[in-house]
Amino acid sequence: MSDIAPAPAAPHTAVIIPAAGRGVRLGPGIPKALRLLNGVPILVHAVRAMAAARSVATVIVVAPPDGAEGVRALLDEHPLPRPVALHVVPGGSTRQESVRLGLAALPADADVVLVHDAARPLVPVDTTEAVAAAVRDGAPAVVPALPVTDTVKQIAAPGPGGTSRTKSQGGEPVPVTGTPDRALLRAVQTPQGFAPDALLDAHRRLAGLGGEEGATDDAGMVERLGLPVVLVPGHEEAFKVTRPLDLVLAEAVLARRRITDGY
Ligand SMILES: Nc1ccn([C@@H]2O[C@H](COP(=O)(O)OP(=O)(O)OP(=O)(O)O)[C@@H](O)[C@H]2O)c(=O)n1
Ligand SMILES: C[C@](O)(CO)[C@H](O)COP(=O)(O)O
Repeated sequence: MSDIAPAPAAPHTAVIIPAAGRGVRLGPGIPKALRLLNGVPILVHAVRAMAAARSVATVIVVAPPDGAEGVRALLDEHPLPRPVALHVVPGGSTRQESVRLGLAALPADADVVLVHDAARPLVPVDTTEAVAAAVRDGAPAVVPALPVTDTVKQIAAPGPGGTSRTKSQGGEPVPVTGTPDRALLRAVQTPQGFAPDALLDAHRRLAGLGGEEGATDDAGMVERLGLPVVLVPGHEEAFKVTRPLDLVLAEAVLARRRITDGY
């Protein structure tokens, strides 16, 4: 009998990039992931950011439901910094559904799965690698996060027919019900990282929950299974392109990178 231990499997990080949203808060136009930043679609920046991380071997892009072929053609036109297996699948009507559809294409040998918003095109590679490393070190769910810089007020839940609790832009004055201690709050970003079984289980068990019951991020779903979720430092440049001013900021970050990094 041989006493040579089998070689450990090579690390295989697979990334799901939900990119099927319309970008309503950005205003009218083509879907947000296809809007240009420095002449390149937001989605391409996001795929390149993920492919830059050394352990990433697979990237699964979740395209608008009727746009998978177009997205595939678009990605084929843009070189990546490293070779990765690139899959494009059609998405769904909510972010949660889109991630679930992306999970169906997850390779069986992935030991870490990251979920990264296409709408966060400028996340630095160090943030991605820190998230993947923390999962590999044993955490079932890892989230990059930053301290909150505004004071946050709590308001009453809107009644039936009220504005979505996550996407309200304000309007009528609303009564305040409390002021949580800011030191205990964190604003979370992506990529969020998971042990594959934890994320698959969460999406299997919580599929179909929407509205007030739906989670706005994947770690929130894993939390509901009672599994621990840990935070690692996020990065200012991992901000989400949500409103028009975010496009201005993203262009400025890219311009500064061109000056300091020469690309
Ligand atoms: N049905 C959906 C909705 C959202 N997303 C993706 O989830 C990420 C984060 O969502 P968000 O910034 O809210 O994007 P949108 O839903 O497009 O924005 P909005 O709410 O302004 O329409 C984005 O990359 C978006 O493409 C998705 O894949 N499928
Ligand atoms: C996942 C996320 O980006 C973490 O901050 C965020 O929750 C997405 O929320 P959105 O309402 O889809 O913008």
